[in-house]
Amino acid sequence: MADSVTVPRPWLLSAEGLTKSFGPTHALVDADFTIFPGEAVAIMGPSGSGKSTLLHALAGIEPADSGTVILRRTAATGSSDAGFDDLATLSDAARSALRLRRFGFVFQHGMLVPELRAWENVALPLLLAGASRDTARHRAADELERLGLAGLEDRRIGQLSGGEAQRVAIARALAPRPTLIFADEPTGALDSVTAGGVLDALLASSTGPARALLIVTHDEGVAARCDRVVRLRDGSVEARS
Ligand SMILES: Nc1ncnc2c1ncn2[C@@H]1O[C@H](COP(=O)(O)OP(=O)(O)OP(=O)(O)O)[C@@H](O)[C@H]1O
Repeated sequence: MADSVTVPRPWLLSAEGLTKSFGPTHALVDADFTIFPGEAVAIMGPSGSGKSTLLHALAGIEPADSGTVILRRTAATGSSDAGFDDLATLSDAARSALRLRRFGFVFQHGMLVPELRAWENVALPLLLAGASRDTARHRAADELERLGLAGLEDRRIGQLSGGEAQRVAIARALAPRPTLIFADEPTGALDSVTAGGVLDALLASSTGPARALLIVTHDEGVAARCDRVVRLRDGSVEARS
């Protein structure tokens, strides 16, 4: 009988040996991280343990001092060639372009533009990526409808509840059809009932065969809804579960 062969599961993003210091503070110390398509992974750890620094390094917002972050190209993102992008070796401009195309971001306080309407906030990354105003408007309306916000497209952000505004932020992150969503305390500013609904929407829309979600959270309840938890302590990965 032939030996069975285990085929390794292809990861979406893999980082090794990430180290980052701010003066005397070692924010990341030899941290490894891998995320697979379809996964939601929670990053947990005490305040100051390096969670946001890890998110910023993985997303290329503020690169690590050393270590590698490799992102697999996927057909779903329109890449014509299979292969990998090494974030550390890209120029700032190439890294920004990759972020716009492949990553979506949801932060605790939404970071929406208050003067703009809901649909305009969602359309922004599409316009930045070169979409026409009509295309961006239609895509934005579709995303807002998917997130249960049909009819609120023309409201300005100040005319929305906290939960609705956070759904707009999720719609904005998803509109460019990214492969990886980074969320930093996405429900941290919401009451528990609203937070539950927003988390449901985030989990349902951010994972799929070619898409994954990374959530930085202090909330064990949020982490329990994810597929895996990565715990940081003093900048190092402590344990995976
Ligand atoms: N830009 C910066 N300049 C100086 N020190 C920084 C900077 N960013 C982070 N740090 C330090 O690096 C360490 C890790 O910070 P980080 O924000 O990653 O932690 P965290 O786990 O996300 O914390 P919290 O849960 O409080 O948000 C902390 O000691 C922090 O003070």
